[in-house]
Amino acid sequence: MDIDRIIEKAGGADEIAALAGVGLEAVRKWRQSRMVPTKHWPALLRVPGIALQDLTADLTTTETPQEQERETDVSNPCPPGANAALVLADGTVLWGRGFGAHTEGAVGELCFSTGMTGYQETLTDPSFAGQIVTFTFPHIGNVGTNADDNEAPKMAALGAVVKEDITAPASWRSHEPFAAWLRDHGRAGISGIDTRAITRTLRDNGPQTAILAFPENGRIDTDSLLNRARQWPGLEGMDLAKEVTQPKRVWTQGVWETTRPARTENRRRVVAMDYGAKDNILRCLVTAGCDVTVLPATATAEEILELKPEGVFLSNGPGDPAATGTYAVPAIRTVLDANVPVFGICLGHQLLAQALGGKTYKLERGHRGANQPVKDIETGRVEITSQNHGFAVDEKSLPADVKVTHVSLFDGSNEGIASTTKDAFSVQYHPEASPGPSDSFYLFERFVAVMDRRAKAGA
Ligand SMILES: NC(=O)CC[C@H](N)C(=O)O
Repeated sequence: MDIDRIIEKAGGADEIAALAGVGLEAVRKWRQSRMVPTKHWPALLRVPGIALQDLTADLTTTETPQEQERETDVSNPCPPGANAALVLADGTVLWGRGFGAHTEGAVGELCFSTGMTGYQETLTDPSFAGQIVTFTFPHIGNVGTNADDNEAPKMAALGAVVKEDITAPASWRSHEPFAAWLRDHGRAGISGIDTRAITRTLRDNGPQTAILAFPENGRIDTDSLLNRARQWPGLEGMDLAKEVTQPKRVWTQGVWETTRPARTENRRRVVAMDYGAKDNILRCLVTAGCDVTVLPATATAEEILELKPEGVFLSNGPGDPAATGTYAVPAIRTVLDANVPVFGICLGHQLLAQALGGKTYKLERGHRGANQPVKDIETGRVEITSQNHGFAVDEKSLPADVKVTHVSLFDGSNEGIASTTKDAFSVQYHPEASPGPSDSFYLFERFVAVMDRRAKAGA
């Protein structure tokens, strides 16, 4: 919308300044330069009728001759100081500074994570395949990266959107600066972005496709980027577990914390289904007392049962659980019919819900961060959890023999289920943390306790 029209509609510049709580000067400047300093965006976005694109409108309207020259080059409207852009499918163009690997345009679902730490774990969590991550915490990259904090060998997330420019690593654990690490993983980041404004847009309007461009030649054609973003089909219906799953392997490493030694007695034989498993889940299973064989997402029930597991674990993973369910659910059903205990996390929770007869749906607002409160319905205890999901289990679809065990205190959506007839339970959140608190480690112990009980009964 034209800025003058917005101001007119709101009843004048004074009105907008008062509503937003910013100085009249800021609104006047906006009118003159057609560009609002990013620090005023959050306030102005609270004013009814003002959208993100209004604040970035006419960024190419410039005054210096050099800038006027740029203006005539329609294929490269990069404003001064910018060499990368994030283009949202709604037409918003956000200019910034690129870092990491060059990309002509990485396209995927734009999401935001509120975690204040753990950017390396977040970006290597395979569940972020198909997504560009905006970090709401402004200082990202400032403790560098190291060889231990990757959650998978490859980085699945498509890119990182951050507010402040990346500073030199300030941590004795750092092996490599964030930007170099990102480049090694073939991914780009963009800084100088008002991540709070993006967060508001995603919060208010739901998930959105975006494209992150940091081209080597510095030329950015926003129209063609917008076209590409608009053509991307979205995560719904997309099976991405197959893309990130790893071949069969035996996992033996436990958690880092020396305060939590691994159980050495009566270890339990567990098959972990890898739909995009985070390494720290496997570590938690080992520490809790499991000998873990990891099988790829497409493993059949026969391949699983051949290993004579005392329990089967269903991992987290990217994409639409309904799409992955087409091949994963039949295998899980056979495992359940064979009376083997099952424990699932995140995508694993969504797949277990389907195998037990339930359905999943896409959330209006995904949950991503390390401080999400969840209530255990039986005990009334509240856990602060780590989360990363954009789909959820539809509680109304659950059959009578499946009970709801956990609920989100943010939006009331489902966070956990258990079968009342089988030893099968799962949670939507991430008890392995990484990043996040470890309030929910007890779930790994609960899984082992089920197998202990079975072993005792059978002995
Ligand atoms: N972390 C996960 O396992 C995510 C599950 C699923 N891809 C979702 O977005 O809901």
